[in-house]
Amino acid sequence: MNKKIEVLSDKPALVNRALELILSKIEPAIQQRGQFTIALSGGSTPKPLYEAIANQKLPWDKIHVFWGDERYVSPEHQDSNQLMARRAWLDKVEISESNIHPMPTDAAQPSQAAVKYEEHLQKFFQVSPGEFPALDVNLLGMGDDAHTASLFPHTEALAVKDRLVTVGNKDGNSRLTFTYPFINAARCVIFLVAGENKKPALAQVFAPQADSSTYPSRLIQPQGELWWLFDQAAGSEVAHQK
Ligand SMILES: O=C(O)[C@H](O)[C@@H](O)[C@H](O)[C@H](O)COP(=O)(O)O
Repeated sequence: MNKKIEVLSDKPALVNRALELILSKIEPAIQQRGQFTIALSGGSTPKPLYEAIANQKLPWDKIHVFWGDERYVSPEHQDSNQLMARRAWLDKVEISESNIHPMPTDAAQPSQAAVKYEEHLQKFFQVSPGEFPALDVNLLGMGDDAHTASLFPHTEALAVKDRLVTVGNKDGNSRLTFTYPFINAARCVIFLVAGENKKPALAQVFAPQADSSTYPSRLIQPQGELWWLFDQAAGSEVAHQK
């Protein structure tokens, strides 16, 4: 694992650095594999990043967008990660619907939707069950409880290691989420973390010893690149804990 930590002065600088990093991955991916694949995170931090990506002139026909987690609500619901990304980015660019791969939230049971998305991923990446395809970029945020994607502390999702997608749970509300082994298969994982309120969780995530079930972001140890991008408010102390 190649871990890099950068503390940017403020949130706009954090967004610009994340944009720069993502853009740097697009052309090489297309040259080597004919496409660029990215999984998005939800929450509030990445919204300005998605708005910035929408302003870029990119080969949209070669770019495929997935989600690393989703609230189990309709795509029109205000909490939908898909809705946020469409409004901030995807509705503003000439990208085909066939390049947009939202997590389905229309099955009677979230577990059925998890299987459906996993099968979609397996077909897209042409892998068999048990294989973990590599996304070019997996974007992640981190909650102030050290969750990432929808891998929340002390939940069953943390124990799922043989699937690509599983059911997360936040305060009794179902979510769909990539499993941590699938996230770790990515060529490049980028955490975007901003705000003073994330400091206590970050201290535990970067501590030499701490419980991963309590601080799930500790589980993210990809074979490829791991980037932690912070604003000053979140990351001022972490930089010394490398
Ligand atoms: O669906 C979600 O909410 C996200 O995927 C979640 O994991 C998010 O990244 C963190 O909760 C951080 O959220 P903020 O960026 O809003 O702090």
